[in-house]
Amino acid sequence: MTEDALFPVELVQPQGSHSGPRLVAPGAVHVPGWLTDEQQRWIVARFGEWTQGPVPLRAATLPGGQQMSVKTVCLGWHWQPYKYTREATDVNGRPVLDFPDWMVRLGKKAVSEAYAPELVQDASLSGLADGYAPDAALVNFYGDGAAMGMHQDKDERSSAPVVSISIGDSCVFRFGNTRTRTKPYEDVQLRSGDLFVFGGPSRFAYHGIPKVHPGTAPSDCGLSHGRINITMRVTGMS
Ligand SMILES: O=C(O)CCC(=O)C(=O)O
Ligand SMILES: [Fe+2]
Repeated sequence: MTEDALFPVELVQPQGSHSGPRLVAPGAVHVPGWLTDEQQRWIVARFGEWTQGPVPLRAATLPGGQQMSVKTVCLGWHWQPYKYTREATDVNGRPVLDFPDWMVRLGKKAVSEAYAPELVQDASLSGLADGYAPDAALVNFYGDGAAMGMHQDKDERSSAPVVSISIGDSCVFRFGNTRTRTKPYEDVQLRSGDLFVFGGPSRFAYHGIPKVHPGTAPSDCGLSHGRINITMRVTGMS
């Protein structure tokens, strides 16, 4: 038996531990381990600044009076159920922080890499990165027991892709279809550092977070407990 047969190349590379980008549905791409540990720690430090105000991290109140379990702070535009405003009129009336330039660059890089031609094989998607300029971010914090029900991101007046990055505890991201909040859907594990982009035919797909796994945040991500998720969007407003 030769050495090559004993130690085949496939076994040298860790199987599954660092899988590459995956097309979950047309226009929906999961890129595991997209952010470096250093980038994650840096973003967590920015999160600490954003929550200092002018608008605090808060759980939005839904029209029925129910409070969300996820807490949110926004950049660029303030999201409240179900609209975008420049001032946080449902919190303290203060203007939200500007959308940072580095996040515009990160969003563009995300779309360009998630929609690489060899992966999506759809020229209309691969072309979306050039002009991509997100102007709003919902920065969500999931503490113990927090979850998010199935919903569509449809308060934007643009069908540009949504870019989602995750830091801290891993979770189940339920990614469904554009017609109903029920099946068919796929449960995807989102871990610290992962990127998920949904646009094109998946832009208005229902999605949600049925479960966060407490205590699963890697020690070097900068967040000791809980989960941060940032979704960048193009509001189409001015
Ligand atoms: O936490 C996530 O990964 C998803 C968040 C989300 O869907 C939203 O903010 O609209
Ligand atoms: Fe969403």
